Amino acid sequence: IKQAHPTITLIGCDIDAASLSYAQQQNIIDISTTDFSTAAPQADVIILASPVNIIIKDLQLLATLTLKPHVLITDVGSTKQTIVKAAKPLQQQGIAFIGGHPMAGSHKSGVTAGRIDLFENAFYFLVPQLTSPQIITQLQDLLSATHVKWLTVTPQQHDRIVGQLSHLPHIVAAALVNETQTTLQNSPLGLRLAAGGFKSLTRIASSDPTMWTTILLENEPLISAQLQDYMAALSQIQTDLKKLNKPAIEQFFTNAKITRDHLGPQQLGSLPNFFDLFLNIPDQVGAIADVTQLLAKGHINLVNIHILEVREDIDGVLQLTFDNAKNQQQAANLLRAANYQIIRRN
Ligand SMILES: NC(=O)C1=CN([C@@H]2O[C@H](COP(=O)(O)OP(=O)(O)OC[C@H]3O[C@@H](n4cnc5c(N)ncnc54)[C@H](O)[C@@H]3O)[C@@H](O)[C@H]2O)C=CC1
Ligand SMILES: O=C(O)C(=O)Cc1ccc(O)cc1
Repeated sequence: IKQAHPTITLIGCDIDAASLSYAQQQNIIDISTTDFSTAAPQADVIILASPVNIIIKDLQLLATLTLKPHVLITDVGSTKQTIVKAAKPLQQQGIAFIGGHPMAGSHKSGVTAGRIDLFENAFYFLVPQLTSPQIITQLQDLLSATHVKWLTVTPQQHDRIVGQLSHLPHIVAAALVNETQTTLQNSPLGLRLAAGGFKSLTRIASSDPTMWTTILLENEPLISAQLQDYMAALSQIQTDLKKLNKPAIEQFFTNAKITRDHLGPQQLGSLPNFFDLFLNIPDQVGAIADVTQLLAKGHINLVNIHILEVREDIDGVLQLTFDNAKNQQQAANLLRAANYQIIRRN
């Protein structure tokens, strides 16, 4: 917002003081407050970006306050039917509300996980029930620097599509991690042996549990139905496997491959939002310091560093995370030139 509209004053409201002070230090917001009821009446635009159950509570609270008559209220919640319903009393008072949902983000949460290019190329659903075209344009102009692709849908369409493409996958990922943990709990290395497939399939199992609990509860009927269909699909492959039905099993994988192969980067929405390098490091004192010094000398900003494996007498694996692809590439060049072995990049 600040990039496209530098003169706008942004009031950040949160219950978490640390998030507010970080946002203010980073110049993301101009004023911080924990008092929503006092801040809201001063606003020309209100963007609700808390967990979905809190968005609903705040919409109910907003309906009891005296707001600016031309205020525009919007939200970024991951579900839409119950949120749009909660906004009805405000709309009946003549207040403009547009439901919104950017299909971007990651398994990370908190203000520190935000990035200026987080929304680039992502789809941004708008659910503009009972809203005039001018108000929709006002919101799109406010968020123009995000470079999203706008998509207008009904709340029902939204919850069905997002249920299948986002909510159900979060259940699948978490169930697979939990079930694998139980199955392998007595194996010496257990989950630490997981290869790329398991890791990429389960990345979203690291998402915020509170946020995902509230999302599931707000979209329960649709997700329950989709979960039922998914379990039927699992059951079918189990039946085919038990019968050693080779053609059916092969068809199962072939269908999935054809569909997945047709999803190129253009069709898959937003840009990747984390840029990792994994490299082997020798088990020697100072090896990690050597890597960080190399990057510092190259003026390459490192977002995170994680030691994945260090066992005596063998190489360890270091995960380096950068906030953009250019830094990742420059780091890879530097490290290779210094004879480090890059084993994988995300
Ligand atoms: N994480 C993601 O990738 C995406 C999340 N969303 C939706 O955006 C919303 C926010 O999600 P994130 O930014 O990921 O979560 P987050 O945890 O990073 O941010 C939520 C913020 O709300 C604050 N908060 C919690 N309860 C509050 C309350 N009662 N009053 C005021 N502030 C409160 C928290 O302190 C936190 O700073 C959720 O509704 C989520 O469903 C939408 C698209 C993507
Ligand atoms: O990390 C991922 O791949 C996500 O799926 C991020 C995400 C989380 C919640 C949403 O409502 C939309 C996108």
